[in-house]
Amino acid sequence: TRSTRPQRMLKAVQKNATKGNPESVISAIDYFCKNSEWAMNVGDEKGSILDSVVTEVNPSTVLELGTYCGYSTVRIARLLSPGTKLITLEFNPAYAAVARQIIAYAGLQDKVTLVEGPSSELIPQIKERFGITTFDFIFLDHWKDRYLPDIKLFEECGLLRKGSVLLADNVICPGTPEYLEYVRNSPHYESRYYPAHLEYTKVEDGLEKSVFLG
Ligand SMILES: O=C(NCCCCc1cc2ccncc2s1)c1cc(-c2ccc(F)cc2)cc(O)c1O
Ligand SMILES: [Mg+2]
Repeated sequence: TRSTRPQRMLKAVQKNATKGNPESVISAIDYFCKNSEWAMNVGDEKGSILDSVVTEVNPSTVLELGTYCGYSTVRIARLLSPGTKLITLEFNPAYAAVARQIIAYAGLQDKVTLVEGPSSELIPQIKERFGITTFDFIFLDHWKDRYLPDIKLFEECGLLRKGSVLLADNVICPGTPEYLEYVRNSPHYESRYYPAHLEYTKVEDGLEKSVFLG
């Protein structure tokens, strides 16, 4: 049967990247998406903004919602201090299977815990399953209508501390209007918009960075 787009992306990584070299994996995926098939990775333009925020926060505890093929997982994990790990949640088993192989190809498997399942179920389990008290950095890149309910879940589960940084992809396209309204009007968050474009296109999109104030 015909291969899937994630499987073709993995083949492009195995063909064009160097094993153990995260930068070459990132470049191979961006090349594939610009020259072969568009795919919903955060991409190079928004990826550079992601890099700068991760570098600025230098987090000890990291959560990513929405692994897809592991592109942003690799971008984040390659910047983490030695001994720091990130937890990434993926709902789709086929995506997770490809992501595991791409993360391993980059040599970052020891810095990543990939968990399969819906965020609504997994978020309340995080404290006990992973011994995490609060997250320093959270990257939201999953179902756009789950951003708002899940940020409220983080608050209810006590997973945020004063200074926790949340970075949300696609706040313009496909768009997360309720989430934006909430973080921009809540007295508990300080929010800032980083304008960019939808990955590999000229369509307007951007990232919203929100700092929890407690
Ligand atoms: O849907 C997107 N991303 C989420 C995929 C949903 C996977 C999930 C992960 C998970 C984990 C835990 N719980 C529940 C879930 S659900 C997405 C879509 C576009 C896009 C933009 C314009 C288009 F014309 C067509 C697509 C661009 C993007 O950057 C995206 O991130
Ligand atoms: Mg996205």
